[in-house]
Amino acid sequence: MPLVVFVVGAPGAGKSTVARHLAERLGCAEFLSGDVLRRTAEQDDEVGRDVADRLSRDETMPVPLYCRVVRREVGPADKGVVFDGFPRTLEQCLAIPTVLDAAGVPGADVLGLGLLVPATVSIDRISRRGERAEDTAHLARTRLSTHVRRSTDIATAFATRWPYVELDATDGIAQVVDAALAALSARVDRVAERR
Ligand SMILES: Nc1ncnc2c1ncn2[C@@H]1O[C@H](COP(=O)(O)OP(=O)(O)O)[C@@H](O)[C@H]1O
Repeated sequence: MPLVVFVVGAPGAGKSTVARHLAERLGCAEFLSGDVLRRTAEQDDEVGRDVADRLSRDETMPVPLYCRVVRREVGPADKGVVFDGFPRTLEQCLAIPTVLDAAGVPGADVLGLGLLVPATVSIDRISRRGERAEDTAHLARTRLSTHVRRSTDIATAFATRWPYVELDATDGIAQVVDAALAALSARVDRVAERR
């Protein structure tokens, strides 16, 4: 059964960095929401224009649109997928089964990985990243407060449905990735035992 991991956390918590390393170590597909959506926004078709419009207004993607992008862009998912930056809202969390369908792995085992960092670390990493137009300190604070407002509800909704692990993500990348792999393998063993 493929394993689908959803990496969530504050902006700058290290979601895409960790997701990329995890996908490599697990030998599975990755779906880095921010990267894929920015790439999609450059395409001159209906989906691309809709995504571009919402990105320019810093809007969360509605589930049907996100699923259309997943259907188009996710790689072969038979060995699983690591998603980052999804779910961002309670509605998106409840729609995870629809996202699994769109990724072509309807019955996959699901695991959530929450990366925890203090607000100061989040703001600091985003300002350092600085390569994207949206990486201004003001926008970072706005996004961080949106994240803080929503994260408890999302974590609760996730954890009542699927295994969900939270990790301290203030350490270096290698340590966070190792801790994530250890947490995931403990959960995978337990999922396997239940079968
Ligand atoms: N554990 C870490 N320690 C130090 N810097 C990190 C760590 N994880 C990510 N970073 C750096 O912080 C910035 C934001 O990481 P990113 O993965 O883009 O975060 P997110 O996807 O959560 O917004 C990047 O410059 C990245 O290289």
